[in-house]
Amino acid sequence: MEQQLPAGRRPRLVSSLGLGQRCCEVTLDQERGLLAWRHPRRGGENYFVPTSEIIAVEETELNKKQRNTGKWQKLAKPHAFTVYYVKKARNHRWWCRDVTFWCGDENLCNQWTQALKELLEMQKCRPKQLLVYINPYGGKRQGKKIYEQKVAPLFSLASISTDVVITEHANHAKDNLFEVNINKYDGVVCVGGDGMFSEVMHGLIGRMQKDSGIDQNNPKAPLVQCNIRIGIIPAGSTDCVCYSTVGISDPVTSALHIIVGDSQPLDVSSVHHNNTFLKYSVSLLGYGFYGDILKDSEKKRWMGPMRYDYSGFKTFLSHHYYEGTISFQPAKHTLGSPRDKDSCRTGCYICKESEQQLAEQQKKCGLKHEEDEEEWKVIKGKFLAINAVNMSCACPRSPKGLSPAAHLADGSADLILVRKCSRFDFLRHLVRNTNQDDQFDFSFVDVYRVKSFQFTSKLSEDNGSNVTDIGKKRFGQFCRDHPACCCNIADSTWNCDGETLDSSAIEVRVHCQLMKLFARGIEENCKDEAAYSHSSIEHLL
Ligand SMILES: Nc1ncnc2c1ncn2[C@@H]1O[C@H](COP(=O)(O)OP(=O)(O)OP(=O)(O)O)[C@@H](O)[C@H]1O
Repeated sequence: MEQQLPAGRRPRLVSSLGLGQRCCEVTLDQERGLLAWRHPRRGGENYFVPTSEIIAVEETELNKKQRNTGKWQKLAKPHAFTVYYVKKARNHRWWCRDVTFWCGDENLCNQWTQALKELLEMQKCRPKQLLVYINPYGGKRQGKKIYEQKVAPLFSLASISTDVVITEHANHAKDNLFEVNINKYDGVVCVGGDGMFSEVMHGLIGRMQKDSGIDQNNPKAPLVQCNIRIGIIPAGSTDCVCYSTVGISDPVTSALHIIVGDSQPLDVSSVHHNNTFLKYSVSLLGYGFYGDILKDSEKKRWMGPMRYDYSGFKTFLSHHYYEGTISFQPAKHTLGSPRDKDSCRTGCYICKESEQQLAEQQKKCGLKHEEDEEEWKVIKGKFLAINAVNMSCACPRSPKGLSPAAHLADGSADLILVRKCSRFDFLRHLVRNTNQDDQFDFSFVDVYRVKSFQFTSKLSEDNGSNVTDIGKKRFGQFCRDHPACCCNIADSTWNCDGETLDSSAIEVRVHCQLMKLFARGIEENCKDEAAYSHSSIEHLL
């Protein structure tokens, strides 16, 4: 039955359809984009699926066995259709579920499939053509198998065409992205870990800048946004970017976020040394502790993912600290702070507002043709770790991450300075990265929300290789005022999203929402969704 609505509004389909061996009332509210039914068994449980989370609709041939049981026997030729949809489970996991409805009337069955397919066609954000890069050697070397067994069947169900490239060497995907006809694709998918994602991101951002004539070596260049989304199918040793933007490292969940066409903007930091572009970063830029772990673990790749535990323990025991100077511009445009109790969630208000504030600030600066000469703060000291994060950096071992209140798209990074302290105190801080306690609540830990920063180690200062002229002047002044003390003068290495940087003196700038992922950020608890779905279905049925 089709309910008539005022002109211009889409109708509501309400029918009594077969489900299993019984009948149930099924409602499709085309105006609100909701499909609902009450299961005839399972205690009359209500089901509610937003049409934006329907994966596919197919006419279904009922097999002989199905037709010979129950009510089927009374129908000469039952007509059926199957709806594949996203089922949300605990801990942000998504499954692909299906339900088959049947009826004796062919026209009614066609009317339903037609209406559902039309609604799917209207989802313009969904990708139709994807370019997929698979790192066959990432993590436990399961990338190809994961893609073929878990992801490709879902893409095919959702009628997504793919061009698949299995990488043959490091930087294969990055180099390839500079050559392909990128406009042909609605998105790029990487199957691998954080290293593979970083490679694809560099290829895509680099390609966009090249096509727009932007010089990446200029640290002040306004970079061009990437509108082609990246999807991450986690298959690496570390899948932090996936975990922090989806809430779980699960290939099926990620594939479903790609299929429904989710979009999550992401801040990207550019890292330069002496007017030379080094790298982009979206998760962790870590000097000291995390840099040393990476450097040591690189020598032990043969150990597989275990190498991070081994090198982590070894680095903790070595307890090295490094002397240097860090200068930064606080992110005044952001509404949040790193000590906030609330974290970044789907449709985050703070990210939206901060982006607007930043755009207005930049417009004003542009009109006055002024350089961004906002206040710089300078801190000189001995540090066990300097961490700058653009996202929480949550992972299964550290579910809250290094900075639980960091935002994905507010144009800022959280700069965490862990000063020299006892081994025991450092351990207390590290343990708090894995539990519910506040990891910043220590006298030796400082945290700032920044939009840019520069760092020079004491060693490179002494060697006269500072970052920029501004840095030279500022740090020079500071050093003359405070004579150097006799501490450990060795240099550490920067860990930039899991890759080492060649220089310890760096200049970092956050680019607000430079790229987009096929993700929607971390959703609120499923408890809230259940309440919403219950009230909505009561309204519908
Ligand atoms: N075919 C290949 N052969 C060797 N290296 C590759 C290949 N394809 C990609 N790579 C490189 O392997 C690196 C690690 O890949 P990936 O992140 O997928 O795995 P991982 O096990 O999580 O590694 P890591 O822990 O170092 O991030 C990436 O930097 C990527 O450039």
